[in-house]
Parts: sequence; structure tokens; C-alpha cells
Amino acid sequence: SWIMEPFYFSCPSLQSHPAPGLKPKHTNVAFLKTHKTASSTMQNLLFRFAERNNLTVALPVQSCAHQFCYPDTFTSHFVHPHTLPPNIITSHMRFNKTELQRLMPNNTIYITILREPSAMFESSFTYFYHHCQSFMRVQDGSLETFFTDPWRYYQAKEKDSMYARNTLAFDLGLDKDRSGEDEEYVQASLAEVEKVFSLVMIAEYFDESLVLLRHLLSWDLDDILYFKLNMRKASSKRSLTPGLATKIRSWNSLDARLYDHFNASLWRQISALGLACVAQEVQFLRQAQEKLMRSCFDGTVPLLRSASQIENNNLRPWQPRGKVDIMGYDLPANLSRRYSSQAQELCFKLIMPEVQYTQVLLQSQSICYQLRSPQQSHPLPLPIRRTTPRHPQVQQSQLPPSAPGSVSVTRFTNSKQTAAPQDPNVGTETSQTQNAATEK
Ligand SMILES: Nc1ncnc2c1ncn2[C@@H]1O[C@H](COP(=O)(O)OS(=O)(=O)O)[C@@H](OP(=O)(O)O)[C@H]1O
Repeated sequence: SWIMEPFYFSCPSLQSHPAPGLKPKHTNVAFLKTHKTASSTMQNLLFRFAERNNLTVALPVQSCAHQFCYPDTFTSHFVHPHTLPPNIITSHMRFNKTELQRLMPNNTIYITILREPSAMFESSFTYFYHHCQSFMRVQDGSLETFFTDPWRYYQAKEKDSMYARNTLAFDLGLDKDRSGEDEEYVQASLAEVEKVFSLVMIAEYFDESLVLLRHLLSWDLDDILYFKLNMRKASSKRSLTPGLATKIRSWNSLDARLYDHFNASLWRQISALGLACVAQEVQFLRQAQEKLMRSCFDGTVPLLRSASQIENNNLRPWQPRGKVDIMGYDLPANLSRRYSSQAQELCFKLIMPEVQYTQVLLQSQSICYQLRSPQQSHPLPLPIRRTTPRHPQVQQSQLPPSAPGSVSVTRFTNSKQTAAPQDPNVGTETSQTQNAATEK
């Protein structure tokens, strides 16, 4: 355990959720991974929980890359057969309640996460600038210009237009082109989301949301430890004037209504558990996190780096094209001398980006599938439709060699490139084109 002292403290139980530890951990979870909302951090936490508890994570077929063929509406055909029947599902998708309910066990708990729309849109505009026609039309690449006349740049029918308006509503399966002033539509949507999702986390109160999650699922504090992933470098961010933030919220008015509603309901749930008590759990969580960070990073601050500076391919986050810099971590070289392989694996997985972790999990689950059904002759899942790897830095050859049993972290930690680190932004022409066509 990485917790400083045994974690006896717990908020008093609610009738709806008995205190964690008083009933078995809930293991069937569907997390709707919305865009630019801290969802990769949350996905990593769920992947690790699944691995620790031998659970099956539904993963996309290879032709969908690492997301369920987003922005198409989710169907169970997008799920890789080697990842069935699932306990957990967490990769990007456009939500489809009926299909998910068909796929997931009956007692699945549905959760999702929202972020304040102006902050979310600013992140999305930078990240998807070269992957969304509506943004690319803005020649000077500035948010201010987009908001001089959004209708001039936005085309509702384009396949990638969901990045440019009400992305959160779209991810939830709603109509991104309805206004937040359409009261009937808003009320029906809020009611539907409330009916399906037991918890809507809020990125600005990520730790408080995790405390609620821990109570909802009867998990331990250890289960909600995380390191922040998929962060932009400070120089890739821009601060918003109040005027611009207001324009962004009004353009994304459906997202704003969703956010305001679920932010208020998060705080009602926190109050019901006890404000002081949630604050205390948050403090324990942060202390445990700091201890874990110091342990993984040799007692120093984490080695937060731009992708091009990360030597280990398996730790490089995917980089969108353009000027945005997505940060990742490198582990100290001497980790293997100081820790057991289990501790190294924890440190490694805590900082493993979405694309690589998805591939690692698919491979390890496929191996388990082979062991369960030995008549299958292929050691790796065969792609339904062969595609060029979506991210130039993640090639099939970089996958760990397949071997029965769990994937060993030492294979990853040794997988530094011998040549100079490759700039992940520089791919072949084919892979660049592929990125443009299919990227997040
Ligand atoms: N724990 C926590 N709390 C608050 N915010 C966090 C956290 N972890 C990640 N982040 C921020 O979330 C942004 C990335 O979101 P996603 O991982 O959902 O993006 S993606 O759609 O999967 O690409 C990205 O925001 P920007 O840096 O503004 O782009 C991250 O910095």
C-alpha cells in the first residue's frame, strides 16, 4: 500500500452507498470518456483497477484504433471479441445507451465527466486545430477570430464538427446543434443523463469527484490514486478574457447547461456526504499521491517532459499536429535497481498514455483469451480491416513480445530507442494523412 497510514478514516455512510470496505468493491463500470475533460487520467485509473482485479476491459477492434470508431455512435460491433464479456468500458465513444446496456452486465454503474465549457473549448481548439475543418478555416488560428463569427467557420454537417460545438453533449449522444435555450430539449436531456449516470464527475473538482466515486463503488483510497495525464505545456495554453469565456459558453450553450446542472448536483452529493469529510478524504488522497510520486520519481518532482524529450516510446503521449505540446513523464533510469517488478509496473502504468496502454491491454487480454480458447490459432487479434497505425509513434513493432502471463514492465522500461528520439510529429506521409482523417 502507498497510503501513509492505514486509511481508517471514512466519511459516514450514506444510505445509498454504504461506507467503502463494508461491501465488496463494485467492478462493473462504464465510464463515458468525454473529450478534454481529464478523461485520460480517469481512463488510466480504470485500466489499472481492471488489471489489479483481473477484470476484462472492453476495447475497440483495431479498425477503430484506440477509440470506439468515434464519432460514429457506439455499437457493440466496435468491441474487440477478445475483450468480451466486459466488466469495464472506458475508451472514447459517442454514447449509445441501448447498445451499452446490451453489452455490459446489468449491474453496471455508469459514470462520466464534464469540464467547464470555456476551458474545455480552449483546450479542444488548440488540440484539434489541425483535425477539425471548422478550426482550420480560421487562418490566424486564434479563438478570437473564430468568435468574431463562428457561423462563418462552423459547418454542422462535417464529420469532425463535434469538436467545434457542444462536444460534451455530442459525446453524451445528444444533438450538438440544439441550443441551451431550448428548454424542453435541455430538460429532457438532463433527465436522461441523470437517469443513466450515477455520477457525473467534474474536472475542476476531480479529487472531490473521485471521493464520491470511491463511495459509490466501495473502492479503497489506493484505487483512486492517479498522476495527471495528457496535460498541455503551459506555453500551449492561453488565458481567456471574461468576454471571450462568455462567448464560448454561449456558443456551447447546451454544454454550459449540462455543466452548470451537474456541477450543482456534484456539490449536493458532496454536501450529503459532508463537506469536511470529503475535504479530509481529498487531503488523504493528495498525501498518498505525493508519496507515490516521490517513490516513483526518486524523491524528486516528476520528470514532466515534452513528448520529443521522452526517451521511452511507451511513455510518449500522442501529439496533435501544430504547435501544441502534450506533456508526459519519464521514469528515472535507476528505478529497476530500487524496486520490485510489481512496484515498477505500478509506476510505469501510472504514466502510460492512452494509446500505448490500450494496446498493452488488448494484447494481454488477447493472450488470456487464447489461453481460455486454445483452439484459436492467432497469437494476436487479427484486424478486421488493416489500417496504418494511427499514431506515428506507436508502431506494431513497438508492442511487447507476446508471451503468456501478464506483460512485464521491464520490457517496457528497457524499450528506449537506440537512435535519437524521433519527433512524434514527424510521421510518414501516409500516417500523417491517416491522423488527419481519423484523429481524436
Ligand atoms: N486530474 C486532473 N484534473 C484536472 N484536469 C486534468 C487532470 N488530468 C488531466 N487534466 C487535463 O485534462 C485535459 C485532457 O483531457 P482528456 O484526457 O480528456 O483529453 S482527450 O480528449 O482524451 O484528448 C488537459 O487539459 P489542458 O491541459 O487544458 O488541455 C489536462 O491538463
